[in-house]
Amino acid sequence: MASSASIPSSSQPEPPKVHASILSIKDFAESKGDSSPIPSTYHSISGLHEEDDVAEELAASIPVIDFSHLTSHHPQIHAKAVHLIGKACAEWGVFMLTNHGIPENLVEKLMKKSGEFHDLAVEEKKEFGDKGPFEPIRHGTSFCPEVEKVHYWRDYLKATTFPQFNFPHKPPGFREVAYEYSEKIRGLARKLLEGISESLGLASNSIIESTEFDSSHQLFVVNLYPPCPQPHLALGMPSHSDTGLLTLLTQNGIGGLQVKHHAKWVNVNPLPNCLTVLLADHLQVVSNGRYERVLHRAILNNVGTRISVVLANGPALDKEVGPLAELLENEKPLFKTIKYKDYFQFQQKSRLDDKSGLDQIRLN
Ligand SMILES: O=C(O)CCC(=O)C(=O)O
Ligand SMILES: [Fe+2]
Repeated sequence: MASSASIPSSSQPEPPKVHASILSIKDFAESKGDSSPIPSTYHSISGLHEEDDVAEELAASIPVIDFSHLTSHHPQIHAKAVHLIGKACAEWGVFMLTNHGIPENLVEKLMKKSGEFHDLAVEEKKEFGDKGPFEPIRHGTSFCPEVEKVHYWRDYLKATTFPQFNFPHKPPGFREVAYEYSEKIRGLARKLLEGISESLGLASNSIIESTEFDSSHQLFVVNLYPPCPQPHLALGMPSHSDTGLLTLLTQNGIGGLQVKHHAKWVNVNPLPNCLTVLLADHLQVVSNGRYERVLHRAILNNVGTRISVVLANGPALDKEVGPLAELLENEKPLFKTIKYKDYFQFQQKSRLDDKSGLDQIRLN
């Protein structure tokens, strides 16, 4: 059994250069117009420079998993899907999910309502102003402006949608659509975790039980990235990984997500009506490093508003999570065990970068 850990409170000393007046980058961008230079506080430290090689040729190699094969009662079809999901997790940490059963018109409604939410006047969203990681509904801009050295060109809505469903009551109809979508995504995530457990040679319920997935934490994030007059100077979100187990993402047809693969950035160009699945930190933890979280970021454009709806499915907040006991019968733990709540809080209050909480719980 791995030892239990706590994450020391973050010590990130440099004073942030907060552009305090910006409560919504969407409103700011609209007020300034298409051609005015962006504030220097949005100039990304890493920028999009030479180390940020984009491997165009790899975009078409991102694995595709047919969900209907994973749920097939035909043993050979199921076994092949399990093999492919294991390969996708081991080689990429990201895959596109087709035939997932979420109706196209539900996703269309979700995108429409997501846009309407961000279109509400700042005054109308004030009640949701981000007051910390455990507030059930949070609206804000950038990632965590209080601790950042640079800010990010995005506005967000974050809501905890499981085990309790929390969501804004405006615009009308958004909450209902979000409820239906979040339930469906949880069902998909559960099935995917079963397949992933099997791909590790374990019982299908192994990850679900060890993370108490049936009372797990689900974070529903609606990102909006307005067109940016200088898209190469800023980022929508910098390189990071997500805290949970599996993140399922959909977008409004405008690209911007990139994943890091063998030190190169690869554009994610989703197939029609597919979901993008990203492996998050806790999948690396439970699999004891067999499957690694994927670093990803959101880049910007100067043409159209991008919306992404991102559902991060984690373990239960109160669950102490470490490498799966079955795996430790034959190998040493690579990570300490930590309560998911502590890990989540650490990430949400930190600067977003490649290091993440994993480095805090890694065992040598
Ligand atoms: O907008 C995207 O494509 C990425 C968003 C993301 O990584 C996140 O919300 O954690
Ligand atoms: Fe992310």
